[in-house]
Amino acid sequence: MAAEKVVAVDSAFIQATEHRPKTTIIAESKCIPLIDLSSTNPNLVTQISHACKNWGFFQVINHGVPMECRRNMESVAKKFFALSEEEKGKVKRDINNPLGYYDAEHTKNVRDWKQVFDLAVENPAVFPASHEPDDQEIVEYFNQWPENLPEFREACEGYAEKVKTLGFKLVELISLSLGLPENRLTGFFKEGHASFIRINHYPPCPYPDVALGVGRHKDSGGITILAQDDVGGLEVKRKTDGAWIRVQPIPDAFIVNLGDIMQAWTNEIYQSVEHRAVVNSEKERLSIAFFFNPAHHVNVEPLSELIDHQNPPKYRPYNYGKFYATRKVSNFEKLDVENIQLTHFKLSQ
Ligand SMILES: O=C(O)CCC(=O)C(=O)O
Ligand SMILES: [Fe+2]
Repeated sequence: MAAEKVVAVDSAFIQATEHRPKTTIIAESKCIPLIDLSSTNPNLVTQISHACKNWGFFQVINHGVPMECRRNMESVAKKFFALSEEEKGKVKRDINNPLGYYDAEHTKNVRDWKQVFDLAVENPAVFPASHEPDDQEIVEYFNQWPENLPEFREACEGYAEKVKTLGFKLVELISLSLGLPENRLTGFFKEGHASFIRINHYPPCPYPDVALGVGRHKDSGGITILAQDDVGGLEVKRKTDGAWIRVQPIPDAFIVNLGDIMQAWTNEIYQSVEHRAVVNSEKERLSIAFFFNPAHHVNVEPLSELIDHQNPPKYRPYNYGKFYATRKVSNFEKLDVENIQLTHFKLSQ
C-alpha cells in the first residue's frame, strides 16, 4: 500500500485558534475608504479626516507615483525572491545589520509565512548604537544589494524616492485634517528620517487555515504606504466591531495606514489599527511596505496644539531611535518580555 503523503505542519507557524483566518471573507469592497488625491478633489481634507478617524486605513489613487516605477519595483522584487536561497543568503540581515533578506520573522512569537527584504530609504540609516538610555553612540546601517541582480538597487532607490514624496504629501494632508498648519509634521521626517521599505514575499502555504503571512500587529512608525499585488490577503480589524475586513486589491492604488507614532502625536484623535496578512495554498503574493518614520533623534509626544485641560496628554515623550533600538534587541535575543510598544508610554488618566 502506498504511504499516504501528509503535509507536516511546523508548529512554529501555528496561530492560536482565535487568531486563525476566517473562511468566510467579509465584503471587501466599499469598506475601506478610497480617496482621490488629485488637487481637483474639493473634499480631500475632509475625506482624509474621516478615513483616519473611522478606519485608520484608506486607499489612494492619483497619488503621483508613476505606474512604471511601481511595476519596475514589483518586477525586480519578484526576481529577487526567485533567486536561490544561497544567493539570497548573501544579503541576509544579522545582529549587526537589520537590513537585507530574512526568512524567519515572528510576530507575537508565532512565525510568519513569508520572506522579507528590508532596505533603508536614507542610506545609511542612522540609529542609536544601543537601547541604553545614557549611551549616546550612533551607528550607521548600510543597505545590502544582491550582486547578481544589478537592476535591483536602481529600481528600489527610484521607488523609494517617489513614495517618499507621497509620504510628505500624506502627512501634510493629515496635518490639515487635524486643523494644523500643513507643515506641522513634515520637520520630523527631514534630516535622516528613519524610513524603510520592506518587501514581503508570501510563498504558497499548504496550511493557510492555521498559519498567517503576517500575524496581527500595528505598525509602530508614522504612516505606512503599502503596494499589494492582485492576489490580496491584507485584512484590517474594523474599529466598529473588531471584524477582519479584507482590503480589495486595486491596481495602482496604495494602501495607507496610520502607525503608533501618529496615534501618539494626535493624542489618540487618530489611532493605529491592527492588521494581518493571510496566505493561500495556490498563489504566491507580493506586497511592498514603505514605513515613513521620523528621524531617530525625534522625541515623540502628543502635539501641544491638541492638548488642553479637557484633553491632557495620553503619552509621555519617547525617543524614536531608542524605541527602535530596544525593538531590535528583543527581536534578536527573543527576550521573554513583550516587545516594547506604544502602550509602555501611556499615561494613566
Ligand atoms: O502584506 C501585507 O498586506 C501587510 C504587510 C504588513 O502589514 C507589514 O509588513 O507591516
Ligand atoms: Fe503592517
